Amino acid sequence: MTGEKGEEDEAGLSWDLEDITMEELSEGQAAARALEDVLALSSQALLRAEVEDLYREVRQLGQGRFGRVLLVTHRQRGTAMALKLLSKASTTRQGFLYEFCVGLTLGSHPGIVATYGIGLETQTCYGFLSEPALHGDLIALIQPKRGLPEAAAQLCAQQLSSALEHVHSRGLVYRDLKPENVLVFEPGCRRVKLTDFGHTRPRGTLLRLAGPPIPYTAPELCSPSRRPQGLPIQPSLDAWALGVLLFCLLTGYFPWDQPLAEEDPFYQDFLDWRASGRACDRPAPWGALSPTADRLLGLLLEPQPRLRGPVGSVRAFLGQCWQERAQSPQLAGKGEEREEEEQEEGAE
Ligand SMILES: Nc1ncnc2c1ncn2[C@@H]1O[C@H](COP(=O)(O)OP(=O)(O)OP(=O)(O)O)[C@@H](O)[C@H]1O
Repeated sequence: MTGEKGEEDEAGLSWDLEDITMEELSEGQAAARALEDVLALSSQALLRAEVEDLYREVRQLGQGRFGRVLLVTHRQRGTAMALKLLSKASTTRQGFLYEFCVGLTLGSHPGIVATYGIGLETQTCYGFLSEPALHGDLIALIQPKRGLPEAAAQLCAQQLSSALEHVHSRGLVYRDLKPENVLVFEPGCRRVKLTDFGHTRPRGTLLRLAGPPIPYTAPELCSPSRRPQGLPIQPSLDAWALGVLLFCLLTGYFPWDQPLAEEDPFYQDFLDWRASGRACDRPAPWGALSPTADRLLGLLLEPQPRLRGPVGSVRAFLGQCWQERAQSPQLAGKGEEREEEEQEEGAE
């Protein structure tokens, strides 16, 4: 958590057992205890120094609402690293340590950006180091109204579902899946990784929306009247966000602005289509998808969280055709690879 970062507030301490089982709750509590240990150790080992004393800044890699990420090299060893700096003006020490430590505990998975064990405190910022992605993030690759070539979309789906399964296996919920948080390490999305663990929380943490929902927000978070105390968060929140992300990758559109039937006609159309099951009710933006993709997204975008398919549902659909009139995944991948190689040569 980074300071005022919250779209959601953490709320009280009572759970509605309809929403979570005791077993699920204890999984989240074990994750919280494990994080507390790493946090206490990392807090004692924070390095107090100014960035330029230790690292040479090469260029800025990105900027979020809370963090600035720089490509730096180690002054003695020359190693290239990404340094995320969070201003003390908007980030508490605890919030910074939390994000840093979640990254440390999850970073052993190939689909998750590796965080190095060095936390830094300067006069004005907190910072930590991670492996740098030199091909940017996924948002730059999604073409409006077209999305990504199918092979690249399937590679993303495979790697991201595996990364999210890893997060869930540690008793955590990621809660911030969006293209800006998916970093590209190889052309054609052959290697992509999840980053930014500022919103990750133990399963069962009670949360409620503090701002308006975004397309990736699951519908159960949008009905605060049923649970004024907040919703105990579950991995199914990430499954919903994965469904929305895959829709964006395959079509270049958001399926809706927010999953609120009364306020969003696109979401209402989707619900009507689910209820009738008739092809003639299929909303227009879904026309770019194959029946296989319909089935996969039908599992991930199930409005009832208890009936929703897990992120690993993706696996059974890989290698089949997901885009209507698409080239075979292999051919599409080759095409994109060539395009990116040409661009790289051109840049030199
Ligand atoms: N390891 C990295 N290598 C390359 N670029 C990175 C790396 N980490 C982050 N970035 C870039 O910096 C941007 C901002 O980083 P990040 O999402 O961590 O910041 P944030 O302030 O926490 O974001 P948000 O606004 O989502 O809260 C990313 O979208 C990405 O483009």
